[in-house]
This record gives sequence, structure tokens and C-alpha cells, in this order.
Amino acid sequence: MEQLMLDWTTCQNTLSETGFAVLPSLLSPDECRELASLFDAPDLYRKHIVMQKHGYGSGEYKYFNYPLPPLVDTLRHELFAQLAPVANDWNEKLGIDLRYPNNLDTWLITCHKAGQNRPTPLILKYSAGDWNALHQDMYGELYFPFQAVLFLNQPGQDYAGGEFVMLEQRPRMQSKATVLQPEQGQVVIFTTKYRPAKGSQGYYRVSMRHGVSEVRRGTRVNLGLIFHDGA
Ligand SMILES: O=C(O)CCC(=O)C(=O)O
Ligand SMILES: [Fe+2]
Repeated sequence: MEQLMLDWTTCQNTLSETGFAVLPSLLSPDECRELASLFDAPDLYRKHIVMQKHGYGSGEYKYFNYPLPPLVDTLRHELFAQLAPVANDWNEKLGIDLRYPNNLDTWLITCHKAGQNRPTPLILKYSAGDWNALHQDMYGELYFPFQAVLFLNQPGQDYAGGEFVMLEQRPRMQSKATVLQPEQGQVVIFTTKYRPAKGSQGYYRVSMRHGVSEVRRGTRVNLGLIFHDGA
């Protein structure tokens, strides 16, 4: 894994301005292939979801069990430590009292005490024709305002279509869509629920949802890192 990260100040500023940031590649192609191959590993998962059964779109995903694979656990801890200060800044701007510790383990103890004790990191697999409906990943009252998605395949080569889509719902205005097609190994950090946007009378809440456009060819496997555990 490449040294995390490069220029966190830029990343933190980008997050504050837009609600998302694309990090330069953090994982080598070998690490990506290894992570993607975990999709078929037995015993690593607590739950397997077939999306079409729930109206979530089409495709499959699996929630990891604890203990997480070491690379997944390391990434979750390191990203959390960098994101917690921005999360606290956002809560202050939005008038939310909750503050996050810098240490993921301390935050997870808070989640677990509130009954949110199921691990939420997941691996998703989409084949041609699959897609993921726009959604938010909330699993209880407690949540962390950012999450991350790691792109384990190379667009153009391994798959076509399957763009990562974000939709910002601006209060009393029409929505704004952003479409990303990151390279293998890249990580997108994005807003879980809502972000503060500056208005004439202070900050207001802009709600964000994310999803995946239809995969037209090939297979797309991604790793999702959610920093709150679920009920
Ligand atoms: O497959 C993707 O890029 C999106 C995955 C997702 O919804 C998530 O990680 O929360
Ligand atoms: Fe999601």
C-alpha cells in the first residue's frame, strides 16, 4: 500500500468544497486483484446480498465479518484518522454536537455501545447489466459523514460503463449529478449523508446519494469502506 496520503490538506479542502475527493492510486494492481479475489473466499462474510431481490439494483455484495482482512482493516483505520478532523469541522458547521475521536477503535466502541455492532465494510460485484440504485448507507442513528470506495478493476479494460454516480439534492433546487470513472487502485471519499454548503445565512445541509450506472461489459468489483458499524 502506498504511503497514506500524499497531500491530506488538499484532500480535506476538496472534501469541504465539493463533498468528495478522488485520491491518487493507493493500491498496486496486484493488491487490487488480491482484494477482488476475496469476493469468492469462503468464511470471510456475515451476509450476502443479491441486490435485485431487494430492489437495490442488480448485482451482489457481501459484508465482511470481523476480523477484517488486514489490508481492509489498515485502510479503514488510516482513512478514518485523516477524515475525523474534517468530520468534526462539518458537524460544527451544521450545529451537530457529536465529535469523532481520531482513533477508529474508540469511535467503534461508541457504535457498539449504541447497539451498532455489525461490521459494514463490503465488497461488491457487478457484471454486464448490473447497477446500483442511488442510496445512502445508514445503519442506525450513529454515522460517520464520509465513506470510501476502492476501485479494484480497470475501466476500459476489465469493464465498461459502471460509472460511480453522486447526486446532490440542493434544498428547494434541482439536483446536481457527478459521474466518476476512477482508475484501478484509486479511492473515492464521499459524503455519506449530507454536507455543509455555505449560504448567505451560514451553512445549510446538502443531501448526497451515490450509486453506480449500468455496467455494459465485463466485471466490476469494488471495496466499500463505511466507518460506522451497523445495527
Ligand atoms: O460499487 C460502487 O462503486 C459503490 C459501492 C457502494 O455503494 C458503497 O461502497 O457504499
Ligand atoms: Fe453505498
